[in-house]
Amino acid sequence: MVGLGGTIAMTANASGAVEPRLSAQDLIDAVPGLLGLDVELEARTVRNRPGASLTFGDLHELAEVLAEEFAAGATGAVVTQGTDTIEETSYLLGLLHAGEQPVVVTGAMRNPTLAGADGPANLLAAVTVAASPDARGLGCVVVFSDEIHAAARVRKSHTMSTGTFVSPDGGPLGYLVEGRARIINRPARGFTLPAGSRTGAEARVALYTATLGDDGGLLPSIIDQVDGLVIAGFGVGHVPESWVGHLETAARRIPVVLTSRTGAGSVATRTYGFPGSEQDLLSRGLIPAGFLSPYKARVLLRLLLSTGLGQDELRAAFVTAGALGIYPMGVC
Ligand SMILES: NC(=O)C[C@H](N)C(=O)O
Repeated sequence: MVGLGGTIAMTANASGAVEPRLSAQDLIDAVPGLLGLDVELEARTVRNRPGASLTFGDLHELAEVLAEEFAAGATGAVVTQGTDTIEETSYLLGLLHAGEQPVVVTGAMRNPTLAGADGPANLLAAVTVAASPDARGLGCVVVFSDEIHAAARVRKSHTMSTGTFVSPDGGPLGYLVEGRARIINRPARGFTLPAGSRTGAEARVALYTATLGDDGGLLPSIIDQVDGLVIAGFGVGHVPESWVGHLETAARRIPVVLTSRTGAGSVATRTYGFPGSEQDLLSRGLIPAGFLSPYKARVLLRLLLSTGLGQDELRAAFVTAGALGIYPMGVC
């Protein structure tokens, strides 16, 4: 069980400011129910930060820690962290872990000093799932409010609700029922980084969202500074007509990935043909992200660029990843 910080580990300091202060062992000690599980738990505090301040470097280091633990015989892992970035970090951890052992990410919306703090129940549920034989082969999952979500689908949907994590495309994989993990939906394993891939190079990837009346004037300066670009378009992947030339020019030099800002559904339908429509943009070289959210598409693009993959491999990776493991490849 690895702690990275977040609200689940936050208490007030001497001046009253709430910040991450508890170690991974403190979190375990606060859940007597863990003693009742037939699980040998080892605690490691790798970072103690708010979710917003985690970096790709932190997550790559964590992935190495997990790989070492799995090589040493761990049968599952739990990561506790800030909920703000769980939809991105869990996805990255899943892309980096092709093994059978479940990696379970959890956190809390109410810190341990508040009435009805949800951290202890989430931690107990996360350990239960990580130790469950039924969770083997699921890759990385997010366990929150007794729901089990695939990292590729899960989104943070509410600023405060303890039920903030949802899977709008495909629903949860399962639930905690009377202390046991019940998997009701077992998708095909999504994209994972091929074994032996090197992820050394730094890549800068921007995410730019379409908004009403934006003439695209900022795009050229952004495009100049990045190795890859993710566009969160309107609806099924539309942008204003004035953006089309900028995006076409960009797609000749760098990968430009098309996603939707709506929060659910796929971009790669072939319904519309007007300038700036999804069909128009794809014909000009943009790469469809299928059902991947803009945030997850950015994580994937950054990772693929850091491995030095070519355009064709990169497109193929988005086809597999964008299907979320549940839709036949090529449909989305
Ligand atoms: N609920 C949370 O964990 C939010 C928190 N501020 C974070 O570290 O992301």
